[in-house]
Amino acid sequence: MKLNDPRLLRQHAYVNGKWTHGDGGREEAVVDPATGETLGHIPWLEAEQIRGAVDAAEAAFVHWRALRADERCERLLAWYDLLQQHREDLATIMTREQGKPLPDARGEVEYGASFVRWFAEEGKRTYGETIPSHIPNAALGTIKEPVGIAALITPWNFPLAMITRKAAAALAAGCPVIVKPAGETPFSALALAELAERAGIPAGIFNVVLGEPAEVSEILCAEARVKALSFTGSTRVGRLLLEQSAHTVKRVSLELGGNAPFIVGPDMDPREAAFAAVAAKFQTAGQDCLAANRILVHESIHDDFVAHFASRMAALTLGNGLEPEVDLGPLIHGQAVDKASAIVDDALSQGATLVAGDQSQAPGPNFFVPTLLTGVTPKMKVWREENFAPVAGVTAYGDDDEVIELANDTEYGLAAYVYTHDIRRIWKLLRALEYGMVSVNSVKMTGPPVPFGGVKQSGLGREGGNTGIDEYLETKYYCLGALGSVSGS
Ligand SMILES: NC(=O)c1ccc[n+]([C@@H]2O[C@H](COP(=O)([O-])OP(=O)(O)OC[C@H]3O[C@@H](n4cnc5c(N)ncnc54)[C@H](O)[C@@H]3O)[C@@H](O)[C@H]2O)c1
Ligand SMILES: N[C@@H](CC=O)C(=O)O
Repeated sequence: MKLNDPRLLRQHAYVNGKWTHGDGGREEAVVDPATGETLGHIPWLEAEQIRGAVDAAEAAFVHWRALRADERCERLLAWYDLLQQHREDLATIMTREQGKPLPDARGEVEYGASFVRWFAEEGKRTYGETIPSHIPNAALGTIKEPVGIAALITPWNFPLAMITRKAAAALAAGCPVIVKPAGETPFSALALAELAERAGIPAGIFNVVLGEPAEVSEILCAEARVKALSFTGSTRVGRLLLEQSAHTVKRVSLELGGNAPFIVGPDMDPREAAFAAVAAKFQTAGQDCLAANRILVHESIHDDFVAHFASRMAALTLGNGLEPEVDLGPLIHGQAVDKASAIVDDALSQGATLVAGDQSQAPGPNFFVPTLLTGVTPKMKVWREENFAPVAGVTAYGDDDEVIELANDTEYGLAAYVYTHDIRRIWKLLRALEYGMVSVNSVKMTGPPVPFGGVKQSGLGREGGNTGIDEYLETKYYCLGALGSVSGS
């Protein structure tokens, strides 16, 4: 891989400030999903080495938590500057291992870096409280303390930002982190480690462990010294990790799957709404937890909407993300393509109509041609499952009550989109939708100031915003009694 700074491409784990081989000699190939080319290999660490990362984090915690908040802020800002400085290389690494188009990868580097800057500042505002005392001659209050070692387990679809949104919050709070990135996209995580080291983040504070996913997660969940687990990934694995963390009663944050409804009201311009829906569906080739999975269009504008959607979709270019003008890259691997095909076949077998999506036009084995289905019903997999592919399903509805029921008919509750200019309809939908995030007339909804997260089986807790750092802080209550001098109590 050609980089301006070749030292950003690391093929070792990073533990206690050292680049580390696997003691057992096991390794995994990292493959470019667009071409099938092997980009490099990463080692799988053995159980003792994972526990070694916990030892290192435990030792380093003592000094890191003792720093002043503004000292931690300085290191985080240095990390932020380095992310900006190396944006082009980080984007190249991401496009090669994940497949997303280079402009999107650059956007994710910006997005990921923005969390580092945000939490660098937030770390200086972890205020406690003074509590009016109900106990005679006592002063009551709270202070915030770092929870301890945080294990961060992350997915392949946003290989950099899903790490920084967690790690920057934890580091700013005074916690060391052990990151376990997805095996498909480890190089972005390792480049983050290289830059963290250059930014002066001490050994043992930012660790990246690599290995067999179930094995590594099991060790981290069973470790009593790991106090917090923050996971982003599928609901299936999230449930498993929640169960495994029960034994050590960890603080658990889960950012899981989504099955976003995209609701279009009868008052909308069908062209405007269709263009927005295409943008909300095809980012990262549909491999986005916020992807508009179920597009619910008022019956009065349904046909016009579908025509505009189809023509906008037809203008998207599918190809290798390194090439200019490409809008959609490949899916992450062959199983994702098989899953998408099965979802489309299931819909067609149950009466959906294929408006567009000729897979014989796919430019390679991991590519899936953008597909539009109409007549989608709640019985179909394309409705029930997060398809995580460029497959858009459209359903017509009759009135607001019906669309609310349809939109909430899922185990997921991450994000919902509403397109209408009718303020009464907006308010009704906003309140009735069982989602952690509702975006009205805007495809873009995320960013550092936002409390990102879902309800139902889309997760627990919120990342980002002014509460994101709380996932890594404990509240310690104090009662200072027998203070003869406290007046008024
Ligand atoms: N809510 C959010 O913020 C958010 C953001 C991005 C992705 N996601 C979700 O992530 C999913 C896609 O990512 P994915 O396919 O990498 O998810 P995944 O659950 O398969 O993997 C996520 C992480 O868990 C690890 N893992 C996989 N199997 C495991 C097991 N049996 N035990 C322990 N760890 C295991 C993986 O190696 C990876 O690091 C989608 O469902 C998407 O919606 C959610
Ligand atoms: N786009 C999401 C990631 C979901 O896959 C985000 O902004 O966090």
